[in-house]
Amino acid sequence: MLDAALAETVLKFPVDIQPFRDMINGMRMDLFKSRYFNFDELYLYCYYVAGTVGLMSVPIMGIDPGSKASTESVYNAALALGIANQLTNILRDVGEDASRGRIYLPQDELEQFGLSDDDIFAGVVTDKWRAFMKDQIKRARIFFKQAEMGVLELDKDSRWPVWASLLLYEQILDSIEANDYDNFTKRAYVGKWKKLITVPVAYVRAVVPPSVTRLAATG
Ligand SMILES: CC(C)=CCC/C(C)=C/CC/C(C)=C/CC/C(C)=C/COP(=O)(O)OP(=O)(O)O
Repeated sequence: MLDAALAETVLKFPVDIQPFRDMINGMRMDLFKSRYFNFDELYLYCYYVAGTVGLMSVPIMGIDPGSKASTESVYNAALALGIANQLTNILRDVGEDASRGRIYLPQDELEQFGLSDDDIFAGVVTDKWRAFMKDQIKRARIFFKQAEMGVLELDKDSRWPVWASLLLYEQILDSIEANDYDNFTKRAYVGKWKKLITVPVAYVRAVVPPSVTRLAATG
């Protein structure tokens, strides 16, 4: 069934095969790799398993015919959203991943903050952990910001769902902060009411040009 849907989509839209190959490569890599020495290594993993989804989505969602942005910049934004989502996923699931012996965090950065694998397995929230997490969250938010620019360039019907998913996923980072960075024993999530509010917010952002919302925001 899934195969049929995929085959139809690939026939209907100009989808490139490379992101599919890269995604399979990432899944294969995940079978034997459980540590990431630095952010470059982690970024590559995030590209394989999530950035690829962003790249696959653009030809299907479509770029607004009136867009003045370069095609490359829209693909870059889509890639950034995949990376931002995956980094958020990783930060949310630190405890769960550790229980399976996996640490999807840059080892060199852990070390810079005076942390090691043992601290992750011990799962105690310390000031060092909070400082480390603040840094990781800051970086994930930068990727969300990069993605935002691209949403405005998508075909009008595609903007709303992408805005909604972006805003919802980004709020998981707020929830990690609200849990005082305890992602060892608590699972960060966005509550029902926040989700309900996000949907109309996303809709307004999708239909109202940014210059208008920006003026409204600054009064
Ligand atoms: C912004 C522009 C121009 C376009 C949008 C392009 C899109 C739709 C990007 C989003 C890509 C996306 C949905 C990536 C998936 C990332 C993600 C959270 C993957 C999680 O996969 P798993 O690792 O299976 O999750 P679990 O760890 O929860 O099982």
